Amino acid sequence: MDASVAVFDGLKMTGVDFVVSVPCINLKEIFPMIDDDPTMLHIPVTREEEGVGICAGAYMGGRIPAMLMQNSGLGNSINALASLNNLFQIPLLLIMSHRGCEGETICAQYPMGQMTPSLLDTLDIPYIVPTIDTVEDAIHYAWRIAIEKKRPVAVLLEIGFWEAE
Ligand SMILES: O=C(O)C(=O)CS(=O)(=O)O
Repeated sequence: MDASVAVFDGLKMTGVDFVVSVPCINLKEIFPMIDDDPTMLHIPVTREEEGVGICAGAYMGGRIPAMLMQNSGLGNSINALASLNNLFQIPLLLIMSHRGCEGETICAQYPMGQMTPSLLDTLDIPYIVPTIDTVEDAIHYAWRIAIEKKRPVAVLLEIGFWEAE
């Protein structure tokens, strides 16, 4: 199974019909799949906090939103996640490419990569680290938890996730 297809299948299985994205090299093959799917509206954005706001509005409008992003953008979106989603109890599915973890070759990715799990803990955002075999169920489960807890939940796709295919 191709890792990008597995992530896309997880979004489909979950009923995601609204995707906001900020590019990451590891997510790049998923974007055309979303663009080609008539049931999904894809809105590329330039900053993650912008995506957080757009997804919140989409959720309130009855959509099932996901934001595809790199973990470096978690830093950009902390205020929006805390002051919008956490404060007003708005669920959000974060599909997060985790750079700067084991296998990283770009040194600029290390600082955010190392602190990503603790930043998510500080934000009280639960996260799941799936393998290619578990990612479809993980995405589905993450959205269920997001709805139950009324908050963002992240699916962290580590570098090894993409190398396993
Ligand atoms: O291409 C990406 O997803 C980047 O973040 C740039 S680099 O860190 O991979 O050079």
